[in-house]
Amino acid sequence: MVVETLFISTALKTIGIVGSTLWIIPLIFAGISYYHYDKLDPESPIINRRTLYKEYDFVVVGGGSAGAVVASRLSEIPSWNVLLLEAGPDENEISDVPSLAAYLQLSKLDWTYKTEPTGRACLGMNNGRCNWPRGKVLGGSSVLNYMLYVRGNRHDYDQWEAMGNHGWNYENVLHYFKKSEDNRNPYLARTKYHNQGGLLTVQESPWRTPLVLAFVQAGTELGYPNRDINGAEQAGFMVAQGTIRRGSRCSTAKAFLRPIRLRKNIHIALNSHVTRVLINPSTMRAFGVEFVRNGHKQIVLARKEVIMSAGAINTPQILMLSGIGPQPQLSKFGIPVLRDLPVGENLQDHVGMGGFTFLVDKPVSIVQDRFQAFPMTMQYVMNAKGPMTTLGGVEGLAFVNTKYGNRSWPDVQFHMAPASINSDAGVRVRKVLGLTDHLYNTVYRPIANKDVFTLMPLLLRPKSRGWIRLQSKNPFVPPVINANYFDDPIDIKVLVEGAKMAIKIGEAQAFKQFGARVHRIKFPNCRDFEFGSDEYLECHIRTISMTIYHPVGTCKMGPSWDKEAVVDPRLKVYGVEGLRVIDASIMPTIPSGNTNAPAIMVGEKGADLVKEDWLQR
Ligand SMILES: Cc1cc2nc3c(=O)[nH]c(=O)nc-3n(C[C@H](O)[C@H](O)[C@H](O)COP(=O)(O)OP(=O)(O)OC[C@H]3O[C@@H](n4cnc5c(N)ncnc54)[C@H](O)[C@@H]3O)c2cc1C
Repeated sequence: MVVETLFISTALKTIGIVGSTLWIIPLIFAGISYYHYDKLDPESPIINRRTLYKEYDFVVVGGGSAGAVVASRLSEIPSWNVLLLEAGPDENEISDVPSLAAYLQLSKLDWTYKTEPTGRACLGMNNGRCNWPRGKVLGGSSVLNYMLYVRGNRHDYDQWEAMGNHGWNYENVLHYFKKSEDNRNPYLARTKYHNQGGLLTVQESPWRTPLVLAFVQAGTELGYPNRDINGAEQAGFMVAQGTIRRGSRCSTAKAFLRPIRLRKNIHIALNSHVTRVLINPSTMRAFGVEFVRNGHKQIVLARKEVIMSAGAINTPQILMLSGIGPQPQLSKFGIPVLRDLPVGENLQDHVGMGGFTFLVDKPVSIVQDRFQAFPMTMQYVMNAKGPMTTLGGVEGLAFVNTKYGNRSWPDVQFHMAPASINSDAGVRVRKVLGLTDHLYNTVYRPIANKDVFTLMPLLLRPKSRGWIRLQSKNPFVPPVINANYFDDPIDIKVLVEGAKMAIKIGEAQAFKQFGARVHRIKFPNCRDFEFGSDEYLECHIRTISMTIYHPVGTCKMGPSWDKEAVVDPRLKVYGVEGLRVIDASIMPTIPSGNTNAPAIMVGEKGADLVKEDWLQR
């Protein structure tokens, strides 16, 4: 994403800096341990339990955006024992730095998935496959993400309810969005759509370029107000808010697990890869899970429930490995079918137009070479300010409607970043995107390190549906991911309209002060089309088809008559006792906006459903 561009620049510098000041770190740590600060500080790292009980009331699989919330909330009941099993390790100092977000991709904290080639999208990526990063770390994808705090449109949730999911309408879910939130921008915190005092800190980055103000101004030129896109109405332009706290990333691990790490009734086991849910075939009841930790296979039992929070790719994979899934898929691998359900189907993601670059004549963007690493790092470490606090590089957000959408339910979102694929001279962003050398060298190398900004239009409600399927019976082999972008032809049409709007924004009066103009070197595979024509824009979109990393929907929530449903509106897996899914995979349709806040909301509401079901017995 355009975004990565930004941090990339800051990142490279930063790493140099961190290196040269490493001597200070042991001193700080020595001081902290001397005062046993960890016992008092609610932000001290969690305790990684080596020895586990044989049985817990609840076993939560995956400590990501939703799973961390679920485990934290369930452990509020003192008489319940909760085990959280997470495949990855804990967060680290690098993952705390907002501007370094893209540096985590392709690292040990990333599951490093890739989509299948389809010939319709990701054409500019190596082998026609898009990278699909996912967090393999406590906090999950909330540790890899760009921290943008967006809830989606009220109609999304009213639609969930209308599909037969009682209790999931906007008013219901707003309660849970607010429950988590500690909004530290007073102009928003005071409104009825926000909250102060929740566990999850939300605020604007303390640093920004003048380009984002021009972006918001350009929106008003196009007839869109500057408004809280998480408030009463969504259509409008805004300086982005993010899940950061005092300039650093506020993952769900930091927000929901660290403050409760001393509770006696929650155990967290890191580096514990769950391979299977144990289900009794005669009672059809889930009674535990099998997992591998440090090379040893282990089993842990669940008295009340197993809760799957492994995310939209791994939750369906684990369910299928456990005998819950489409019969033909399971039989293909000789897995006994316990329950034939459409697990892994209904995959939806937000795809956008990546690398749409505007050149500017003033030194206002993020260019790697311009940042002085030492002062920048000091600004971050001492004051929690400066370029290192940028939300993965994204500064502005907007929701607009094309001719195919409407004002109350926009169909296109813009991410505005003051950098692009050229901003780190090809060192990192192109790698994270997996761009071919030919594409990079032709289009972006000629403007390496030049001042630019990017506008990324993305499709909010795709009609195309993809799927997750097993590639092997081996739980350590990644599943097959077919994002199936642009399978439905309307999807590309909407995005082409979004691209045309991006050109209008970039050419607005507000950007003229910077001499903004579209970067016009044609993509090599699109040369036959006139630059800026619908055909050209379509070709660009199919070439750099940018995932915004929002896969959802693969264990669809729906009423009993919904043939596509895997879980009921209380998130219980159909036909299996003691098994729930609480993560982004339950979303029946993708919300119109970034999916981290919605996944956290699902965690909050899911935990309440569990409490209701067990405490009212
Ligand atoms: C690079 C990137 C950028 C993003 N940017 C944004 C953004 O700016 N704003 C936004 O709103 N959203 C963003 N998102 C999306 C958002 O972060 C996700 O939608 C959200 O985190 C999904 O939450 P989840 O709980 O469903 O899954 P996850 O957070 O992915 O959690 C799943 C957890 O389960 C663990 N797990 C998986 N398999 C196993 C297993 N077998 N055993 C044990 N544990 C397992 C994983 O390691 C992980 O910790 C981004 C995502 C990525 C990857």
